[in-house]
Amino acid sequence: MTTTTNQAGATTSQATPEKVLDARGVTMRFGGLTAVREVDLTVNSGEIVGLIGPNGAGKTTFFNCLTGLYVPTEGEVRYKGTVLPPTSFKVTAAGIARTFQNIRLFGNMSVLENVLVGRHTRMKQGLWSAVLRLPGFRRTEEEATRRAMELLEFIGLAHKAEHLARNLPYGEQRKLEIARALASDPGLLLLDEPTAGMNPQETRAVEELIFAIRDQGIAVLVIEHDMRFIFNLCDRVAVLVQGQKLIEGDSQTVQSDERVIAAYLGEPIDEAPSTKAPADEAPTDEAPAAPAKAAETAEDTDTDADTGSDDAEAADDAPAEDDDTPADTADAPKDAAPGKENDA
Ligand SMILES: Nc1ncnc2c1ncn2[C@@H]1O[C@H](COP(=O)(O)OP(=O)(O)OP(=O)(O)O)[C@@H](O)[C@H]1O
Repeated sequence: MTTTTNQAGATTSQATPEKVLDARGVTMRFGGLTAVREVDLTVNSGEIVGLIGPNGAGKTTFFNCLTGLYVPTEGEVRYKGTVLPPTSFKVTAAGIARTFQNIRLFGNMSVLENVLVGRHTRMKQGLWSAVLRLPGFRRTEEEATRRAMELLEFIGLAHKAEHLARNLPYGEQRKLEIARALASDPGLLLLDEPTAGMNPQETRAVEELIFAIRDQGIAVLVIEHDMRFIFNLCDRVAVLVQGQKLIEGDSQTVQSDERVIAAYLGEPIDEAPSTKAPADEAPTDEAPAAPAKAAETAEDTDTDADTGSDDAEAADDAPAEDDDTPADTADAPKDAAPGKENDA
């Protein structure tokens, strides 16, 4: 609680926002490569924070450090004041849920079952209780189903609860992933490129969904390349470039920062960038903020970072066709990590 006195001398009290996420000095090295270097980032209750940066900037690696998939080489991550345990299952149980850049649904399970999978961290019944279907287990199961249906209602897919996940259109599969993440009752939701491959209508729907999630008291940290989406959505945006945080601020501050534009155009950070370049690149009509165009340009031309990862992700991002792999075992980062890493 903070107390402030206004000019008229009246004293008012305001609830201090709680630090839901507090990452300090997070560094992740893979052999000689430092993918993330001394990154500090906080997310407060009630906030939607964006994490942007060119391909290969270290965004997903940073997410992996937050969610226990990687143990950071240096630094500390706290959730609501407590240092996070170093495994992803325990991180989820602590209150952080995430989605992945590439869809990881159980394609041959129903929509409802996929959400129920996300609920298992909150189900306390033991093995024998499940095998013998004791009354306690049945009650837990009914409660889980009720909550899963509530979530499907929330994302607008209750009417498809019995459909196979693989038969959903792409945009709905992405929403279903969000519902599955919400099933663990998180206090912080991490979304890794939630609108990748979506058309503008689907993107708009996800934007509305994220606002609704925030309104339910869940803080959100989101990685996205779609700048229009990010700057509309986020209270605060942090920019990663070559593993380091370049700038953090509100949308207006970030999108007008010349270093951000330069970074997206691939210019050296400390050289004075030309502000003319992005304007030249941007179509006049429906150009989003200048960095957005710059991002597209960077993606189109950036061969180093894109080669491999984008190809792999293009394949990965296809809707689940024959996905019998449990999501949790599929949680391994996209590249086999030679460095410190945890299984999901
Ligand atoms: N497991 C790993 N082993 C070795 N290097 C890795 C590993 N994971 C990521 N990297 C490297 O770390 C750097 C950051 O990658 P990361 O995927 O975090 O970037 P990103 O900002 O999420 O990129 P994109 O926007 O393309 O998804 C890249 O150079 C990448 O090749």
